[in-house]
Amino acid sequence: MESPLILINLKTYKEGIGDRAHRIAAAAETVSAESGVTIGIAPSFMEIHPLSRHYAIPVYAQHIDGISPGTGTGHILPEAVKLAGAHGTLINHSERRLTLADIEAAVSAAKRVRLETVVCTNNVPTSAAAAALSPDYVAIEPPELIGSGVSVSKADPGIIENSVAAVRKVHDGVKVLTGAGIQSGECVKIALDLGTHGVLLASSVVKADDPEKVLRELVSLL
Ligand SMILES: O=C(CO)COP(=O)(O)O
Repeated sequence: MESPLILINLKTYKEGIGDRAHRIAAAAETVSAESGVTIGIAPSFMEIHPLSRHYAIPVYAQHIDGISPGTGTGHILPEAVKLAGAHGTLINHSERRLTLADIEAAVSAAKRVRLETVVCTNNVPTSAAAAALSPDYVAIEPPELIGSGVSVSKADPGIIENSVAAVRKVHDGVKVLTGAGIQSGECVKIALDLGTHGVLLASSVVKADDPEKVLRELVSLL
């Protein structure tokens, strides 16, 4: 069976840049090798290349723009993200929302350069809509629980279950992640038992004094 995915989003936390980004990536590499669980990292754009060069874990952009090479000053070019060593990209995170047209363009551009696509959604209908674009993953994250310390797995398991069902109905090949407040092995296990392929998380690892310890706990029941 395919390994679950734990994807750590470093957001723009000050604890997720520079040396800390390296420390978290090194911890992810160690725990992934020990456990056999795939652990990816979505750092700031500036850290995609340094992390992809140094660590044997998949690196994701936090966003790309659905543009082609040319006159796109200030935009994030998918080709450049790929060349920097990214394996995939988040699209439409709740903190970087796009229009439906922008999401479609970003998914198409990512496919053009062979970046894995993780389209984030905020509820069940948007999860179904995202699945229609055939990304690799739909990641359901209730915005009110993001960064709250309250786990979606415990506070709102229904949204996970219903998103999995909605995505399957639209496109059986699209995998589902969930996130918001994920902080323990139990949260991860509940998410997987509800039919997801893994979790998207941030604060519990990024802000931890010892990210490696938290990662070990997150994979402990898999
Ligand atoms: O937005 C998230 C990951 O993309 C979730 O953040 P938290 O894990 O901090 O709730």
